[in-house]
Amino acid sequence: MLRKTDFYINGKWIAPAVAKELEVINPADEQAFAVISLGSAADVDKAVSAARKAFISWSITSREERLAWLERLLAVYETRIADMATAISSEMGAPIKMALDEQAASGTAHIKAFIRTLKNFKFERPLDERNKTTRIAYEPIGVCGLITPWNWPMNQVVLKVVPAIAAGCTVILKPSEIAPISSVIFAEMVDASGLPAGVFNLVNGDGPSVGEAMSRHPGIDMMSFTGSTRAGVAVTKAAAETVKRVSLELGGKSPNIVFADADLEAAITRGVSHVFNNTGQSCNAPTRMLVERSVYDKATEIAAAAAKATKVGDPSQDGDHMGPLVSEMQFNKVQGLIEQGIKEGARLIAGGAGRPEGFNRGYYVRPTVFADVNNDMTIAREEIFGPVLAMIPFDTEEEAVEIANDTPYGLAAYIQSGDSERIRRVSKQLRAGMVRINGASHAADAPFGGYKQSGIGREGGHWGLEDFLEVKAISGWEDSAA
Ligand SMILES: NC(=O)c1ccc[n+]([C@@H]2O[C@H](COP(=O)([O-])OP(=O)(O)OC[C@H]3O[C@@H](n4cnc5c(N)ncnc54)[C@H](O)[C@@H]3O)[C@@H](O)[C@H]2O)c1
Repeated sequence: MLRKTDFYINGKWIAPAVAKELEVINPADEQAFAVISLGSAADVDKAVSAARKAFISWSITSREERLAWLERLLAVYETRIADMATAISSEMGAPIKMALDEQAASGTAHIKAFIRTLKNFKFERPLDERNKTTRIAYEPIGVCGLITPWNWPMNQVVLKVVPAIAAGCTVILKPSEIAPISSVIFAEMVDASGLPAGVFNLVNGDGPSVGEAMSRHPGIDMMSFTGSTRAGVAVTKAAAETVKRVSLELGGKSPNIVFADADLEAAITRGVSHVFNNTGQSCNAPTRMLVERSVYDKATEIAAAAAKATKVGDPSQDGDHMGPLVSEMQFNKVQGLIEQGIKEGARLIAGGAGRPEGFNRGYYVRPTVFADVNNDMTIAREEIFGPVLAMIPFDTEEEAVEIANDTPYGLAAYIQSGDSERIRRVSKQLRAGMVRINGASHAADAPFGGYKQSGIGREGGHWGLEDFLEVKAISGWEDSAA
């Protein structure tokens, strides 16, 4: 059993103030494979005082010093990427190939993207052409509390830690207690990268204790949170007392609009496989597939066939199969929602409740597709966070846009069509932070985040760095030519 019970505070691995352990479960066999500690407010206090002290000197380091650190971190990350993939696969069930090529690799991609951003970011500039005696300066916000979920553990951690530190902030990371081992490895990497003590701190724990203590802490200037809308609201309320800056990346129920003029076979197959990727546990998964009625029947056939062809398997085995869900709680939630879909009258065309054939343990679920869903059904409204696709027919472009926008979320939206005029028109009407056309991928430097209840702020690239900066206007600046 792996023991990772210490926290990383002020450049050292130290025991928690009060011993309280938690077993980390491998969802593939339901067995504990590691132990961590659950921290308390006293550990948060220690981390905050280390981060406050470190902020004094880190906040005034040069861009070059911070770039040099990022390059060192990248080198360490690349040498330990296989360890990272194994940790992610064991803690949240991503198949090892996907854990390496997508989960762990997202860390490398984001570090590289922030190196590009930091090289070019203008931390200071004149107000405009007309007024050069007003100087605009972007300065680090201060001590940042970072809270991350289990579904894309390293993607989320790197999207916060790296821009915060690149901006000159100091941080306290609290990863998900369900998938904390990848973050312990990340802390080991930071330790090896030669960052001054106190700039990066790791405290493990759960939401109501460590997460809440961070959100309330007067010594923390900003909370950057990724997770459920429920917990995001709790963080925002707790942070309000001290008027912290709060950045939120929350849930989604993203529409994928398939018009009759799309390359149907490719569009539907791609849409289904995107929903099933990471066992449906992605905030931007295109879980509502809206299909133009003239091709709807054909689309349901293609989707059912794609779901039935999706293999489910042990994450430790090499291959392109789908792994289990992360936890028993998530398994029960997904089972309940599949049953709810059947009860509310949606037509099950692939998968369904229960484990796939041949599995009697592990949190494996069946790749599931519902047809004839209407947008008022629970499975069209709630984020399921499992491999469950809801197919909804539509008649006109206007109706498609209306259904797409009829959700409290606004994270991503997808359009499949061969008509570029239509694509431009529809993409502008969708109330979502990200629109992806005909399978285009989202660049690592592009802003990631949502409208409405999908969050506040953007991660990634220029926007991700700016999230950790305050803006200062200095009037009466004499030499403001550059
Ligand atoms: N928009 C995005 O960028 C994005 C990315 C990944 C995941 N997500 C969302 O994350 C959710 C799944 O992750 P999850 O189940 O780990 O979410 P969660 O909200 O249960 O937990 C996320 C994190 O918040 C902490 N937390 C829980 N309650 C808290 C509280 N009261 N105060 C402070 N912290 C608290 C948890 O310990 C964990 O570290 C989904 O809703 C998904 O859509 C969003």
